[in-house]
Amino acid sequence: MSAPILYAFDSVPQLQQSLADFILAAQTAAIAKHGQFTVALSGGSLPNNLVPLAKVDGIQWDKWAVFFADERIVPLDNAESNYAACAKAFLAHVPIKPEQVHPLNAKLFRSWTVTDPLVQPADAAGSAEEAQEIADDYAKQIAEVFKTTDTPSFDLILLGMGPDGHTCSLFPGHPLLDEKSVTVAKILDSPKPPPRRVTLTYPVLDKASHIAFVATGAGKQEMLAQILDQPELGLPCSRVRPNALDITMTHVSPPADNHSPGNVYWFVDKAAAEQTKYSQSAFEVRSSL
Ligand SMILES: O=C(O)[C@H](O)[C@@H](O)[C@H](O)[C@H](O)COP(=O)(O)O
Repeated sequence: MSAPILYAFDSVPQLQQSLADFILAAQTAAIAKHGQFTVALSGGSLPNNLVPLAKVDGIQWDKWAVFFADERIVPLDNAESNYAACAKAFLAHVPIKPEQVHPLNAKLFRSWTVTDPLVQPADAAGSAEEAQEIADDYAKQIAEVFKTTDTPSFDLILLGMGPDGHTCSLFPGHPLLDEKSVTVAKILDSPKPPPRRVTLTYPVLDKASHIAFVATGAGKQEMLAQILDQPELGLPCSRVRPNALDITMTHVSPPADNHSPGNVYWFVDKAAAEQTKYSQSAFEVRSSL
């Protein structure tokens, strides 16, 4: 198990460009290894940080299989949908076929008439069953692409960090932090609205080849410091610790001894990095290994 690598950028555009380079490198390594690039995307501010991806040379869009690290149970064209946000940010602007992108199965939604997810009660009749069905179906979609019902090993999972230290829809103190038996879980009481969601679980996060967190802005300072400097607090972001030893990103400037290279990466801007004492690494990736 390796310690996270922290990259802090002077500006958000610089972060976005480097993130795009990192994704390209992860893609190239994955395709060289197994002919495909499996990636899971988050919501929140992450999709906007992926806008430059659409213009990166060398991306083999036909080899991508795109999933969502967590998703809100709302119609796919709803403003709250992570799928919709990612489509708007880049998926709709690149040559990727609809069958390569895996949203929640819209056919399983029975609440299409509810237009505002924020007014939908978490315990609405049938909602737990519906959410379970959607989560199970999502696990099935993942299993079909990975050709196994075992825990899938994504090439890259892109995550955000909430103000309470949550990531995916894994919230502090929530029983889902201990979920080990399923790859995709439902959550009906997300403290961040909307309440009904599905999320990848820790076994999946911990089996990914690479995890990249993205966090920007002064509002993230305190929480980033807690997560990186005090992992013993056990906040959800700190608990993401993949065991894979397959390091495909090479660091030109190695981090301090106690922060050996690993496969959890943090892409943050200066403002977010203001309070953490964690040592920063110089960003550079090589696409061939
Ligand atoms: O759909 C979601 O709500 C997310 O996937 C969630 O885990 C998000 O990544 C964090 O809440 C950070 O969100 P921000 O980047 O907007 O702060």
